[in-house]
This record gives sequence, structure tokens and C-alpha cells, in this order.
Amino acid sequence: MIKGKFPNDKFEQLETPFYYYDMELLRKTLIAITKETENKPFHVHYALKANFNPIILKEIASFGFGADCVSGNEILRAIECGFDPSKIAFAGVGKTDKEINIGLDNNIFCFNVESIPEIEVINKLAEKKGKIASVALRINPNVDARTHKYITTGLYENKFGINEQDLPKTIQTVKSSPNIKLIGIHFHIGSQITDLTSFEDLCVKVKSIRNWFKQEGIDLPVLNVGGGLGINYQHPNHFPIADFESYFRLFEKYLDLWENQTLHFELGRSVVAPCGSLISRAVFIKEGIKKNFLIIDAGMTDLIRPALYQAFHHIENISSDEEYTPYDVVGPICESSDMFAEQIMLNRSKRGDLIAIRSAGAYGETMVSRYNCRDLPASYFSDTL
Ligand SMILES: Cc1ncc(COP(=O)(O)O)c(C=O)c1O
Ligand SMILES: N[C@@H](CCCC[NH3+])C(=O)O
Repeated sequence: MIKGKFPNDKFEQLETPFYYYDMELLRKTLIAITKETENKPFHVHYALKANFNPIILKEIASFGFGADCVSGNEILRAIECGFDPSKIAFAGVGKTDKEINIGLDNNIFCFNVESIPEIEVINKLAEKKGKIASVALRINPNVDARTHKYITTGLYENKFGINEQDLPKTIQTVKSSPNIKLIGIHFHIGSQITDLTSFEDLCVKVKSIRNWFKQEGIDLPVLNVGGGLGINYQHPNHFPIADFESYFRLFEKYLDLWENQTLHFELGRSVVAPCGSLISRAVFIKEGIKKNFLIIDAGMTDLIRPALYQAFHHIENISSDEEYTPYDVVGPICESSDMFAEQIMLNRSKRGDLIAIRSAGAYGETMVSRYNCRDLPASYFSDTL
């Protein structure tokens, strides 16, 4: 089995657990995205929720990407790290007045609005400031992303977006809101989507809604199809970069843009997941009656995805070359769900070995907690370690 390459000698000096980011892989990923989108009316807004570590953000901003934010603090963080406010989209079902004002004060690209009352509030707040707020309507397309039910967002049972039936009413509200400028429509059907036919289904929906707006006499310069492109969690060493070519070609093929239209994407996971690993140490090997437990010093507080969504992360013992043997890999937290993997094959392990949990660059560091009074994991970067 091929394993990832890590600077073990440097890791030996460090307290575990910590996040380690391969910045070269991040750059290669950003180059791959740029290659597929340059010279096209395509705009990528990086979704900060996946990872808002300043070093990572500065690297992404340096490639000229926009940002997709879901809180006032994410907007401030994006700007601090070099993102151009005129490329910031702001989504979220529950934007507070304070957060809307942050968006208005920074003249962001657009608010992706998710309900009629939100349009009314943005209109009032914009009026107070003598500003016109650009908005895109986030529409719930009822398209199945065929992913884990906790990370699907575009079905009628999900809280996100405006239902199609409410569009006539929504347009009335927009028309009677002088401080709102409708510039587009926005969709996001879910995350970790590996079956690209879900995006084809989305395109069919986007086109029909776009035509409906046209019939209503409304021009939409901005089409935003959200994010969601999945990565290969099973084989991080064989497929370190997501299939951006197929992804962007699909939208190009199925969404024939009109002359004045730009197509916007909000990619998070596919940009940052592969470059991050959670590095931990084996604390104890506990031999059970039926199986052996590898107890590591990282827990669900450092990476919650396996406990929350039964998510799979490839795990490697990067200190050992001994024969492969089955382990349950578990953390130290006082919860039975604090488990990273069940009966996986790892090189025979001993106390102190370094254990890498791969593809943890997205929704890893951003979802940490201090449960059990734990220290937060540090982060290190290949460029500076
Ligand atoms: C509105 C919106 N845009 C973009 C994203 C980023 O998605 P992903 O990380 O799957 O690309 C999300 C998260 O699912 C989201 O909710
Ligand atoms: N946090 C989720 C993705 C949610 C995306 C945000 N809507 C994950 O780790 O897979």
C-alpha cells in the first residue's frame, strides 16, 4: 500500500495532535481550478466554512478567488486575509442585522437571500445606509445530491432557500424594495457529491428557472450553482486532486450561458480537504477479546466528521512498516462515537507511533471543540515547518 510522504523527523519534535497542511498540494489544486476556469465567464468563490485558517486563506486569495461566507465573522476574516470584498457572496438562513450591516459596510458582491423576510430586512438596513444591496435569490431546487442526509441541502425538507412556488411573491417583494437590486439566482444542493449526475439534474432546474425569470421580464446576469464537488476519501495518495475538469465541463455543457451571464461556484471541500492531515500519536494499544484498539491522542473534538456523519477518512501509521493488522482506531474522548475507523488494516502499531488521518483539510479544523476541556490542535504548514 502506498502511504503519504510526511516530514516524520520534524513531526517527532511536535506535540500531537495537530493539523498539517501540504501547501504544495494546495497550490497544485488551485492551479488545476484556475486552468479549468480562466478565460471563461466562471467565478469561483471559496467557501470559508471548509477551512478559515489565515495561512490557507491567504494562499487561496492570492489566486484571485472570491469568497463564499456564511457569517459576518467569515466576511471579516476573508477581507483580513486578502479576499476582495467585491467578490464576496454571503449566504445563510439566519443572517442577523449585525451581520447584514457588515456585508453592507464592506460593499460585498451579493447577499444570497434565503427568505422573503430577509429581503425586507436587508432593504430596510440598506436604506438606512443609503445603499443598494445586490442580492441573488437562493432557490431550493428539490434536487437530490445523493449524499449523506446531514449534508444534503437542496430538498424540500431542508431549511435552505426559497421554494419555487414562492417565487412570484418573492419577486413582488423585490419590486417593492427600492434598496434591493436583484442580480441573480443561487443554488446549493449539498456536499461531498461524487455522482455528477446530481449536477446535471441541477442544471436542468437552473435552466428552467432562468427561463421563467426571462418570461417575467427579469434579466439575471448571475447564476450561482454553489459548491459540493466531492473528493476521493478512500484513496488520497492516488487521487489527491478532485476531478475539476469533469465538474466544470459539465456545467459548461449543460448550462449554455447567455451572452451577459456569469457562472459562479462556491467550492469548499474540493479545494482544501486533500491538503490537510490530522497527525496524532498512538497512546495505547489495547488488545481486546475480539479485536484490538489503537487508542490515539486525537479525538472527535479535533475531527468530528466520523462521529457526526460516519464519514470515512483514510488512516496511516506513518512510523511503522511492520505487517498489516486490523485495528479499531479510537480517540480519548468520553463518548462511544469517538471512533475514527473500525477494523481497518494498519501497520502493526506501538505506543508513540505517528498516525495520520488523511483528507482532513476541510471541515476539520473549522469544526473543532473544547469538549472534555481539550486543548485545540495546532496547525503546521509544509512551507514553514
Ligand atoms: C451555500 C453553500 N455554498 C458552498 C458550500 C461548500 O460546499 P462544499 O464544501 O461541498 O464545496 C456549502 C456547504 O455545503 C454551502 O452550504
Ligand atoms: N461539515 C460537513 C459539510 C457541510 C457543508 C456545509 N453545508 C462535512 O464535514 O462534510
